[in-house]
Amino acid sequence: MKFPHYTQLEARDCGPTCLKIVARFYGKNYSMAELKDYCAVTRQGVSLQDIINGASNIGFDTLSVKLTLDNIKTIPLPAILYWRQEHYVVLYNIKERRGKRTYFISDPSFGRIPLREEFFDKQWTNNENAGIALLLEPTQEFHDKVPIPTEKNLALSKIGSYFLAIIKNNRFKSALSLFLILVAMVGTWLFPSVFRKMIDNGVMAKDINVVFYLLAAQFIIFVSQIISDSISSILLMQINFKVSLQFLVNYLHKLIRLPLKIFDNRLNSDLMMRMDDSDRIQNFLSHHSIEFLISVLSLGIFSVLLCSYNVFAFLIFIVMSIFSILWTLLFLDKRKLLDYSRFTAASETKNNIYELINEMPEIKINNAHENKISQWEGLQKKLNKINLEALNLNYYQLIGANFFNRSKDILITGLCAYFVIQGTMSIGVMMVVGYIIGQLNTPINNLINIIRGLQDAKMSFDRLEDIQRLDNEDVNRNTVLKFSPVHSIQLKNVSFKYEGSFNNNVLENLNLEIPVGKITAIVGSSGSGKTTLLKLLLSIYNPGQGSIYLDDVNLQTVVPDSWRTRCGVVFQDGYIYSGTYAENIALADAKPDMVKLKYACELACIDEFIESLPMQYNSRIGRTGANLSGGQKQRLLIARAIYRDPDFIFFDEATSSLDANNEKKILNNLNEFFKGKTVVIIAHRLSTVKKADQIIVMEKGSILEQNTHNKLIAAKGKYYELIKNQLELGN
Ligand SMILES: Nc1ncnc2c1ncn2[C@@H]1O[C@H](COP(=O)(O)OP(=O)(O)OP(=O)(O)O)[C@@H](O)[C@H]1O
Repeated sequence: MKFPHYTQLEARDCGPTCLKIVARFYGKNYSMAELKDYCAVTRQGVSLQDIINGASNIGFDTLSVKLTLDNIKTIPLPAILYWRQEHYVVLYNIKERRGKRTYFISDPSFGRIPLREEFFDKQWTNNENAGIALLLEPTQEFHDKVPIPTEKNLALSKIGSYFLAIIKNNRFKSALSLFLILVAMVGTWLFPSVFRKMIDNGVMAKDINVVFYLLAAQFIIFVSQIISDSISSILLMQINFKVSLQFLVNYLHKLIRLPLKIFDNRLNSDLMMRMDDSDRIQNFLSHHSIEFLISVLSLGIFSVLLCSYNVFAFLIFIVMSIFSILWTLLFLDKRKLLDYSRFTAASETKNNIYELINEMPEIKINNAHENKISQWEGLQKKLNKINLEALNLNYYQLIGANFFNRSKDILITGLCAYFVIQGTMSIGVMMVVGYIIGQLNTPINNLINIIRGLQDAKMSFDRLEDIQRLDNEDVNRNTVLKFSPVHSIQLKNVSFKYEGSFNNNVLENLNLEIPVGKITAIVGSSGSGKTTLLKLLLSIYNPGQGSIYLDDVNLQTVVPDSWRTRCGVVFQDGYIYSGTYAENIALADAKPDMVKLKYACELACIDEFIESLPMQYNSRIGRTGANLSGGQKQRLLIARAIYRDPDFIFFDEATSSLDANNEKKILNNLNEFFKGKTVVIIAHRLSTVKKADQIIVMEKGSILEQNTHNKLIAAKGKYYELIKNQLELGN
């Protein structure tokens, strides 16, 4: 049995893919989604500990060891190796011949490869004298555990059902295009017999009238073909655009419904590249599906015609075409690997260039341009190398297919010439056979392209399925909160850690009541978990242990949108879009309510600035707010939160960039606005927190103190320490 191999879908998937390979070797077919879940893949990829956790979850006993090259032959295989200190591969065999060892590895980013000892040593030990290996032994639990079923060929069957759905939703246009295509095809099919008659009954019989009538018939066929072809192309293009849009809209809807932790753990470019995948699938469906139909029909009809003119010519045609198709199939595995590598490399390159352009000021002030450009150059070279390999592969594929095609043409022409010389075939038939062979080349080439297109579409579909399979953030959440009043917010034994085995708990066993209708301030040193706590309160993350309750409803059961719609939030790194001021403040409204908008801007003290602009609220903000000062951005974000008029307000360092005057003015305005609302404010500045009804002091994820400003000052604890140097203490 060939050792199993799977290719990683994304740059950071090598660890779970190795696990998939080893599990498959022992007879279990786990989906990547399930394994990625078990390994908790993050943006940084997976650590060895994550793979160990994933392996234990599916029932392997594991042992990670540091070995010299001499010792590696003694370990049980397959084992996972830490490769070049940045990647994971599976070692599945070692063979020794004439004193030389060959190591067989299955590399998720490359395929199965045999490696000579020197090369293996360099890659594995990275020029040290030992490398790291993870040994895996299946336990009874592994044999008993049933993977979440992955349907075989799910992608293909789904591509098929998508195709049927497209036809169903565009019944009239599809039927009309099909009819017109058939009309054009009938013309092509009639052509050989008209042509033969013209040669044999017209030219050979020296009857110009017959030639004239048959030429006129050919002209009519030709014109009707052009008309049908053009109309069907326009119709198909219309269907194509519609489907393309639908595909992308569906994908964006899915992305928006995913939990935010998915975005923490994936490169943005990985997610954006999947839009190209979407394009590839719909292109395949709308172009190749019709092409397939036409090709099969043409192949069938021209084959019958060819057979009726000459069986030998038909046999040569069939044999050579089979060779040509087999030749194409030979390259499919390599194509697949190249496509995956291209996706990964292109995603990294895109991400790099996006950061380069987006973070230009940072690069300039740090004089980092040489380094950043050479980083990009390295990635682009890697991508070019893959693209070149793909081009070469296509070239070899094409040369082979052309070789069989041309040989077929020569053989059949020779055969026909022989029959004509023998007097068993007329010149007319010989020319018609030549014409039919020419016509048959097109469907054969089309079928070869379709095989390749199908492979591309399937790979793209797998990548999209990788996203579609993820649970939405509202899965298993049924409580809709929209209008029911909330009387208390309580945290009970809440602990939380970010995904990845190298991360420790950021929040540790928090017990806290956030009084409704009052102001709670959270202070604490940097990194103590304040923002994380806010994100848990907003249901952006779920507690790892313990729960947050809105009255007696567990927040984890609440449909997130129904909770967030009642919350106004200003984050430290709130985002300004490049639209107008009005669009930025009334983010969720297609038509902003100008009265509410002006009121929000007044409270946030940004009204004067906006009204001084030539287009006032309809003035455009430059790229992501780059032309605004830090304080203006914050005031805009505050206005956005006020515009929503929420019951619950969460501010994370929302006024940290404002000057003392502006801050005082805004805080006064906000005090009015806050009345009756539940407010949670994270701030370092005393001026922002001292009027709060309760102040929570956090340190290393725990609550150290909790009381009012005066009582905390009197207690002379951590709060006192934190603010002791602030000028206001004297006030
Ligand atoms: N997405 C993430 N993945 C992993 N770790 C994270 C993530 N976000 C934050 N952390 C870590 O969690 C810890 C708490 O971060 P948090 O932003 O909650 O602190 P904070 O108290 O708000 O700090 P500051 O006052 O500096 O804003 C930090 O050690 C940080 O490195």
